[in-house]
Amino acid sequence: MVNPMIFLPLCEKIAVKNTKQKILDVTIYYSLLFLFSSIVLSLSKNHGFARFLAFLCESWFTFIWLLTINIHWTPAEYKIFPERLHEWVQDLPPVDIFVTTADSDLEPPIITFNTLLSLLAVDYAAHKLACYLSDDGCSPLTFYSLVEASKFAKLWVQFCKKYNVQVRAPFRYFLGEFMPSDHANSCNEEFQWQWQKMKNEYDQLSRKVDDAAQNLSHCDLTGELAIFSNADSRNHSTIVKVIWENKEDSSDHLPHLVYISREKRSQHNHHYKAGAMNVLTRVSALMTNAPFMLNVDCDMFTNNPQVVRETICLLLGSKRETVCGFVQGPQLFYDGPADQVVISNEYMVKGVAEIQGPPYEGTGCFHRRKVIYGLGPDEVTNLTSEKGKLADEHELVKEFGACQVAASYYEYGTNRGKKFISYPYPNLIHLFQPHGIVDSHGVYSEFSAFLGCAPSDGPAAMIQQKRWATGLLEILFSISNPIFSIGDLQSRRCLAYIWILIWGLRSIPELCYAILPAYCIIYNSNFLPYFCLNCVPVQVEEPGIYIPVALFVIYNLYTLSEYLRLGFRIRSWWINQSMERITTMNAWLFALASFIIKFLGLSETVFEVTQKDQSNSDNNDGTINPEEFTFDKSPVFIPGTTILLVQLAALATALLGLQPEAHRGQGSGLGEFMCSFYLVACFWPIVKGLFRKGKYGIPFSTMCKSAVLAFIFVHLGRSSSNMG
Ligand SMILES: O=c1ccn([C@@H]2O[C@H](COP(=O)(O)OP(=O)(O)O[C@H]3O[C@H](CO)[C@@H](O)[C@H](O)[C@H]3O)[C@@H](O)[C@H]2O)c(=O)[nH]1
Ligand SMILES: [Mn+2]
Repeated sequence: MVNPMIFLPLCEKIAVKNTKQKILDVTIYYSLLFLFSSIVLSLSKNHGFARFLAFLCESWFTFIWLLTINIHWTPAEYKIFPERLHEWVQDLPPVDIFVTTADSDLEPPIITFNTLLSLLAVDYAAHKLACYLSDDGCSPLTFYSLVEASKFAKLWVQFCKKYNVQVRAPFRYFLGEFMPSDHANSCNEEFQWQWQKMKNEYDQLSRKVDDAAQNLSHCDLTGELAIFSNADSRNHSTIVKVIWENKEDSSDHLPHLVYISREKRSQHNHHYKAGAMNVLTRVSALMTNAPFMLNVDCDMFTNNPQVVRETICLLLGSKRETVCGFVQGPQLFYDGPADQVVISNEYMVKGVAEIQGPPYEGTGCFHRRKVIYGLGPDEVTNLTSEKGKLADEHELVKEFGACQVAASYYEYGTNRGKKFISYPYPNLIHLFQPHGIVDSHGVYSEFSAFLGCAPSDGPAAMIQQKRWATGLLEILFSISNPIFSIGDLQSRRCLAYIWILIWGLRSIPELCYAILPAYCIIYNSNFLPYFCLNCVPVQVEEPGIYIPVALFVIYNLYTLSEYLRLGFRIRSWWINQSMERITTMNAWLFALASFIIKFLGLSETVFEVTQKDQSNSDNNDGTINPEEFTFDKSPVFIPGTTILLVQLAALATALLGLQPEAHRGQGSGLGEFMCSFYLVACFWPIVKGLFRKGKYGIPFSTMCKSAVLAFIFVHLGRSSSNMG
């Protein structure tokens, strides 16, 4: 590499101005402080339990808001200059690409090979790339599909490069939106002919794979597939097959393509995706050993053919080149709501740029290999001389064959995962900051675009959110908690991590706060500063009421105005508000429960793979639309349904005049009613679920369980009030 001083930089970080946002952030923060201090003052006036609980919750919300401000505070963005790349490096650096799949039923091979096709076709010297597919499902269908797809890939890659196709995952390219008539080359007759030819080839490939999916399970596995004949996906030896080797070392051919199904034995924990990533790291070290690695989930095709070139700019060309350990692309979803993309970009991506970058998110991430080996990005690459530090990692991989390094016993008796020389275990999610790379700062890249398949229904979305939040809690209560890295990590970055890690914990205060208005109405007490609703005010209004009202108004107007500023509609803002409440009180609560169960040693947490649907038509989009929110029998919907029933019971109690006599004349006021109404509005998808049938309706069993819980709650409230 050349001296960065001589050439113009490959990328630049530019601060983004955000004065207005800062003012609003601080206003909200002070309103929160006022709110809970006004409650502290009123505590002495004997408002009792409800106000005390409200005080605890509000302190927690203030803390969360502080963490949020920390992320918002100093946004920055990157500009890259890929056109300068040739000045920096004569030869582009090699990159090993890892794709993971785990189950050919939940993750149809069509999706997996589309991801691979999009990666094989990126605009980068093909002989510098190697694609590795890890198949934890040990599925002959996945293998067969990959072999077939590699034949198609030869035509596809040529076609994409020749006509500069933008979306290089064929299943997306051949959707209606990319008809040849829309294409820049549309007048070109040869292009039209080629387009039709490619489409026919692709249809044929899809048909072949569909047929195989029907037949493979019934027929004997012969030829290349024989190796799968007795393989049980949970108990089998390693399979490593080089599907295509770029022997000529030529940029015109396809990159290397390798299939790996690592050994699985029932007595050895395979550590899900983290385990797969470690095997991929070792096998690739033996075969191609590229200094950079990209990992992508099977459902995350790239929609940017320049992705590798552009990311290399970020890895090589920042002023802090020596400390950039990885570049994380934001996780986006095709057919997903566009607002989520822009909002995440606006806050998370820009927000963390000034505070040592993002955490590793488990997909769409480029790493320096040595960072995974536990070396700092600026440490010398002479790995073999790093004996003590590396537990001889590199020596070992050289000595063993690829099959040995993919064996299930390979890591036994080592510190891997504990010592962070690899992807750490136990790990349901992969957000991490290994001690080995403490000072390796990452860069969030808007340029690395990988689009995944969003969970297409309510239950799948809840399972995914639950897994994420459980995994985050596992990190929070483990030695990989970034708090232990304070000193190496900037304190602001640690705070940003904490904001993410405590997702699961947020369910409890939010749940309590949601119960409070209903409790107060049923019990005829109050948790907000008093505002009299009845015609006969027993007591003077407390001026304090204006604080929560102002807070509510400012917060909502602020978030809404951000949506409008970024070009979204009020509706999309409201959908997000509503989904946030539903996710926190349902999925995150279950995440907390499953973490506690694991913590007590009662059961292990498992990685529940998300079902991927191939959305092939425009109307079947993967978006979670709360209007059409779907449910299943899973207990994850019980908390939400219970809270809703409790609110409805509370409102009914008030409207029917069944509230008990208020304690010292201080009953529930307008504040409590508004809160209860607001919650019902947020839970509108569940309200609709109560009256609908089939997958759009809440199952009868869930309703019964929730009704029992709600009844117990209401009854307890009433009887305690009667006693009072
Ligand atoms: O035993 C396993 C289980 C899963 N996977 C792979 O892990 C990836 C992610 O699984 P998925 O079910 O798609 O989870 P998502 O919730 O969609 O994934 C998000 O959340 C995960 C953490 O929970 C991250 O690892 C992913 O990168 C991130 O996209 C997929 O490629 C799977 O094939 C394996 O390789 N082996
Ligand atoms: Mn996924």
